[in-house]
Amino acid sequence: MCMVQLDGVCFAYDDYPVLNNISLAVASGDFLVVVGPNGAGKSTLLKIMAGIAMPQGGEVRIDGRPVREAQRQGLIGYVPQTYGKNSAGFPATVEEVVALGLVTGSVTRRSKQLATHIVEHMLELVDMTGLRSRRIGELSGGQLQRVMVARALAGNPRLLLLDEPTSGIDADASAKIYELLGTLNRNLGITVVMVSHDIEKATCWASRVACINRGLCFFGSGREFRDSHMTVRHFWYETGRGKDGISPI
Ligand SMILES: Nc1ncnc2c1ncn2[C@@H]1O[C@H](COP(=O)(O)OP(=O)(O)OP(=O)(O)O)[C@@H](O)[C@H]1O
Repeated sequence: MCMVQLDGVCFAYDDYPVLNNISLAVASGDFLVVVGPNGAGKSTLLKIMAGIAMPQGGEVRIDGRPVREAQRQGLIGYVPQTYGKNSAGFPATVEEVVALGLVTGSVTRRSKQLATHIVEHMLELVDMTGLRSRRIGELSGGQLQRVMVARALAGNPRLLLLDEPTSGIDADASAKIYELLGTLNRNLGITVVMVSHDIEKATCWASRVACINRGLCFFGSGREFRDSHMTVRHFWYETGRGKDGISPI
């Protein structure tokens, strides 16, 4: 079963082309890591999968449906790159922020008691129960990321999209995020798509890896990526040809 299907996706900000003819399929239960140089279009690709940015060309289907329909049905959980930074001064507690995830998810009309139960469960899942009453501006980067994952999960999504969830946090906190995502993927069957610059660590958790540089440069298993890693890195960073969006394969 295909969870994410992109066919010939093209995207431009006004007249500035960013993504060119991207086609890929992510199976249900996959853990896809999206890597690529700065400005390659990774965040834009994630926004397209989330239904936040609409491509000018091509088609996006999530679990067999048009992306906007999947979004309305609460199938997609999205943790944006800048959310943590923007919310640093936000006067809300951990549990209030997690509960926000219920509004956009599929549990909107259920009882308050059930909502409380779901928030409890999400806090347990991300190991944040002890900090439930703390204001989110007073959390560490790693704790905040776990709260954002819990918020995205509160709507019971089948697809979890994360934009650099380990960016700016230390190695121990990053390891906790990876373990959490691994558990969600393996034990709960949630399909994970994660943008990351942490190529070495992130691709160890990946069942699939996509390299984006305006076009799709590589798509394969984590093992295939690690085997070809030096080739891809050479292409991007040593020849600089990747900047032009020319595919190495
Ligand atoms: N809202 C926007 N309006 C105009 N251009 C944008 C906008 N957002 C991104 N861009 C441009 O589109 C290109 C791709 O940006 P995007 O954020 O998708 O890349 P990225 O691979 O995620 O980069 P990074 O790894 O640095 O986060 C960049 O050149 C960026 O400057």
